[in-house]
Amino acid sequence: MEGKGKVNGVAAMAACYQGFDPAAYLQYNYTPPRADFERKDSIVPWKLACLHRAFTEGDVRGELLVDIGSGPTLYQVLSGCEVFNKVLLTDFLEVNRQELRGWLEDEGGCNLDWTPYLQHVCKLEGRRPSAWTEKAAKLRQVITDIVPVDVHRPHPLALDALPSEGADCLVSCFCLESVSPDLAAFTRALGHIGRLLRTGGHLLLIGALGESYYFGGPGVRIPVVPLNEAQFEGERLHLIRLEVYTLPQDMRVGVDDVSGVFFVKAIKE
Ligand SMILES: C[S@@+](CC[C@H](N)C(=O)[O-])C[C@H]1O[C@@H](n2cnc3c(N)ncnc32)[C@H](O)[C@@H]1O
Ligand SMILES: O=[N+]([O-])c1ccc2c(c1)CN[C@@H](CO)C2
Repeated sequence: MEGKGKVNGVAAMAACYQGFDPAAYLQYNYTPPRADFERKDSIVPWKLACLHRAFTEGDVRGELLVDIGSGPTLYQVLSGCEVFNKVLLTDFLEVNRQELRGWLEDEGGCNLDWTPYLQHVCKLEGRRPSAWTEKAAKLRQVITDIVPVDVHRPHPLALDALPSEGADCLVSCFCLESVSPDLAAFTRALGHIGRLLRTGGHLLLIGALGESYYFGGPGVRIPVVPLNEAQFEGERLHLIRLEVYTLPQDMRVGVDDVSGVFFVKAIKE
């Protein structure tokens, strides 16, 4: 039986997200200075480098990559789309699934130009930046669907969303700690998504360290579970690598109180 506090906590988080504004969120976090491809110490290039290394160092392989809590962003699968021939994007909110569909259908109308991201990842791959159009086509080709997800459910996805053995790789960025009312719910949610992964599959997590809130839109203040680097033991999840980025002062732009970003690569034993 769910404790009363837990049910209210999860319901309260869902209520917070009703005001989430994809355009504002993209503006806050995915434009300079946090996404400045000319700056070595900008956050987004650091995240893209972590993901590029993780997907290309030879141990990550298979058919299906699932991104948990995609939001309105695509950066998290720009390297993975070259390794997997099926990519499933997921989010809790229809407004975010709609934002992603807007890009997928390539009819304009999405709130961020992903070209600099595509060009940057091509550069990481040793390709000419003009190959970004090929990468965009590749990504549009491998995205199989954009579906609802709720990490607080024991089965976060629809039962027919995955093959019976589970996904070969999961990526999830700034989701679990940003949607959970407390650390216990965070740990439960980590267990729920871990069960979506096949044995021997890899989990790539990016998230906020020391963050207690962020703005998901003008006046939309969303509480966050403040994490430190030691909180990633998940059932049957074996940590391969943890990397930490500490925000320089000018990356603190008033949209949250995040102090660091973690990257975790783990394997499900
Ligand atoms: C901080 S955003 C992260 C978006 C994106 N992954 C990124 O890296 O910027 C958190 C996302 O979690 C989604 N979300 C909210 N409640 C959720 C839940 N219960 N289960 C899964 N995702 C949820 C929100 O809709 C939002 O897109
Ligand atoms: O700097 N960034 O690239 C970046 C991207 C997304 C997010 C943050 C920072 C910090 N807040 C989280 C929500 O908890 C969302």
